[in-house]
Amino acid sequence: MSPCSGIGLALCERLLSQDTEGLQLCLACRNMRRAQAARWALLSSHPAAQEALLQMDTSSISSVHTAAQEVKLRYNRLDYLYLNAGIMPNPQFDVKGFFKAFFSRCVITMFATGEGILTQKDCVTPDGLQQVFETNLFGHFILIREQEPLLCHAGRTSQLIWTSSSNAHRSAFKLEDVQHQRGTTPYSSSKYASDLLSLALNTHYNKQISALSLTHTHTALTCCGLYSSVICPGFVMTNLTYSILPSFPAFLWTLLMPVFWLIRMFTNTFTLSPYNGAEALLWLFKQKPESLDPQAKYHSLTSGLGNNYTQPQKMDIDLETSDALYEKLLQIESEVRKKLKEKTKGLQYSCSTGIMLTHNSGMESIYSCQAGDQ
Ligand SMILES: NC(=O)C1=CN([C@@H]2O[C@H](COP(=O)(O)OP(=O)(O)OC[C@H]3O[C@@H](n4cnc5c(N)ncnc54)[C@H](OP(=O)(O)O)[C@@H]3O)[C@@H](O)[C@H]2O)C=CC1
Ligand SMILES: CC(C)=CCC[C@@H](C)[C@H]1CC[C@H]2C3=C(CC[C@]12C)[C@@]1(C)CCC(=O)C[C@@H]1CC3
Repeated sequence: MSPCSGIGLALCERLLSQDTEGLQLCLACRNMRRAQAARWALLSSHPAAQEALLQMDTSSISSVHTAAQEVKLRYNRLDYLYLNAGIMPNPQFDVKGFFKAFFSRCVITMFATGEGILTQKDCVTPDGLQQVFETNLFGHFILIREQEPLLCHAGRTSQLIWTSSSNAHRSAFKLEDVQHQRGTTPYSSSKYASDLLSLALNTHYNKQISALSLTHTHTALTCCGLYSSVICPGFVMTNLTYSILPSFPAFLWTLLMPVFWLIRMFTNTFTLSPYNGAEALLWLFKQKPESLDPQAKYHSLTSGLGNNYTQPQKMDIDLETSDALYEKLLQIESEVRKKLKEKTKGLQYSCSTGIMLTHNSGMESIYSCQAGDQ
């Protein structure tokens, strides 16, 4: 289990293996030591690859802000922004629930979505936000907002691609509690929120939906060729999934592989390897964004014989809720920015008294842009 070995790293490897002339990758990671290791691993198999590193922690607004400023200095346009960072902290696995579902008609759904057998314990970040919400959704939202000038260009398109999940459920999400302060399934809530937000971003940033929903008054102001899509990688063996059964040593997961291959005969969502899980991410890279369905989730799937393919499935989302969430995120953004400004004022004072601050320090969001952009 090497660090930075998840779906994000597999996507980089697969992108570099394509004949994509002039591709420039920028890997935004929270831990620069792990980022450097990932960079070396990619360079060893693709020595001519153009890869840059960037420090960014999506659970810290100031880190996202600093990273966004750096990107603006380095590039003048971004063609693809992969929003991949995600956490499931302190997962609790309901063994009783697992066996109950195992001997019921819901067994396939349980293996495909993890529905009903997983809860998490969330905490609050120094920004005063719920950690899962900020890491999996809000940090990315701030990044998109700050990168608008690089993403919105007349006459050409850019793509936002969210790594969502089959674990995203409407029942876990409440508009009155978008951060999921009161529930026990913040991961599911954050992933459902990313599905909603993707739809809202399409409403606000391109003509695809705004043409359908004429009620959006300010759409025309921000309209540009920015398209957002959502993928589900399936069930993949990564650091995130290993942490679900912490008492389970890694070799036991390996011993379970024949069982998982057997389960794959019944549910093609058991993609299992990060390479397979990255299938839909790579597929989207090759599509014309205008041809994509903003209400669909694109699933990486692997057949019983091990063949990979991508399939769209309609999401359980609606325009009204997605727009309401977008407005709430804008509101939280303005509150957080206000707090941050006040903090910065305090910081200037602290610095003059000699206090030094350090940043807390993976592969998560990948920006990719074509040659000749710098
Ligand atoms: N594995 C699965 O079965 C599924 C995964 N997903 C989603 O796929 C995405 C990738 O996960 P996966 O590859 O499985 O798991 P990993 O844990 O391997 O990858 C998650 C990546 O996100 C990074 N990350 C976590 N928190 C932050 C942060 N605050 N700031 C910046 N980066 C951060 C991690 O960095 P670091 O290396 O430093 O820990 C890591 O590189 C996630 O969004 C996950 O929710 C969705 C469905 C199923
Ligand atoms: C035989 C045996 C021990 C099976 C393991 C069962 C569970 C640990 C997995 C079955 C379906 C998995 C799953 C996820 C986590 C692990 C399982 C519950 C996710 C919830 C991981 C994160 C996601 O985003 C979606 C995954 C869906 C399937």
